[in-house]
Amino acid sequence: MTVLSESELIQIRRHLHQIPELALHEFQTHDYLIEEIKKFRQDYLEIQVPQALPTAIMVLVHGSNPQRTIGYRADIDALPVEEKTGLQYSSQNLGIMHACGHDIHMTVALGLLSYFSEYQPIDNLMFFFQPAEESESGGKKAYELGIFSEKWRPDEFYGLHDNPALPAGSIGCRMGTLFAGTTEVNIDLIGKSGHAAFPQNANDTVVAMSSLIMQIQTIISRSIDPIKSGVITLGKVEAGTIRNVIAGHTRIEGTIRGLSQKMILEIDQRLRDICAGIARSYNMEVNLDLNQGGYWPVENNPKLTEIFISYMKKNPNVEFIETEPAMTGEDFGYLLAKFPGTMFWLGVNDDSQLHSATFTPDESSIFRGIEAIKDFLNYRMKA
Ligand SMILES: CC(=O)N[C@@H](CCC[C@H](N)C(=O)O)C(=O)O
Repeated sequence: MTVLSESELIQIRRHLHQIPELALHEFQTHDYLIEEIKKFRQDYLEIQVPQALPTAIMVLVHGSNPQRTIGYRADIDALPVEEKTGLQYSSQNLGIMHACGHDIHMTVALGLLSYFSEYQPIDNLMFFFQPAEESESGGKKAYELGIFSEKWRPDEFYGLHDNPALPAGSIGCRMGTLFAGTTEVNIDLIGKSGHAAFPQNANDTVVAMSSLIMQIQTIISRSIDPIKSGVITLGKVEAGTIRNVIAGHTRIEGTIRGLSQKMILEIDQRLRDICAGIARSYNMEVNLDLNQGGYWPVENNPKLTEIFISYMKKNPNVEFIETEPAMTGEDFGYLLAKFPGTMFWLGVNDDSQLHSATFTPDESSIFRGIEAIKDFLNYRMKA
């Protein structure tokens, strides 16, 4: 086996695209990744599957003269989105899609691994194929299980996310905060159901919900410093069963984003206050569940990120773009709070946004991404 070619990489990406799986259920993906990794030259490789996180894969590439272990993370889960790209290699798993480009992330990681399994690195390289980025905080779970210990402990950690707003194959990054921290929000309103004709005998959670949503949407505009900003999106609402029965239960699911932990906590507190107010004024139970999990702001390490950015800027084969912070969330933020490192963007040039049913990243970004990262890792290992 040699290093994966561009067409082999595209084949791999298309296969992964067809088998998207949700957080912590990435079994088919896991088996396929193992199958591909086993095709590489095994002389320097050691593979480990943590028992308690069975869809994760860790691969250590033993270096020739290791001074450190460099970690590289790729997330492997997909989203509950019904694909509408019309591509021949569309998702075969109904209602699930790689709409956030984790198929690209995995393919780039496999490309790097195939290269370093042939050309032994100087330092150790630890590849972490991580389940559950979109929900369930796979990164935090992995850390708490202690899987990054002893030889699996990265001295520095890198990871990328694809970005449709950047040219294909370009690398984007910034000093400081790259991504927001997020909190998952679940709200259950519990009133009393009843006949549509007799509201006086019921307690309508749909009416309370409408008021609650409007009040929540004043948090960003009225309660926080506009220069610092944040986002609250309530993406899912479920209420009632039929038009002529008053809904006794309504559930709202959403997400809060802020560029600092302080901002996240401020928004969380306002949300608690508003829910308490709604409970009182509508005389019903409002149960609020806030869960940040591992979605801490992604804070790039100053020293390593300066090295990363200055290398990418001077590499003539790389189009480097200094980016603004983004309100996307990432549980790599949790891992970067434990290990120094850098998260960066890989441009995939697409009109569709991340998480959209028509998301179609440009596949030429895969090969260019691998080249840029491979060159950086080789450079870093000589430093
Ligand atoms: C890059 C990206 O799109 N990440 C997700 C992370 C999910 C965070 C968490 N489940 C939440 O919704 O708060 C994102 O939606 O930004």
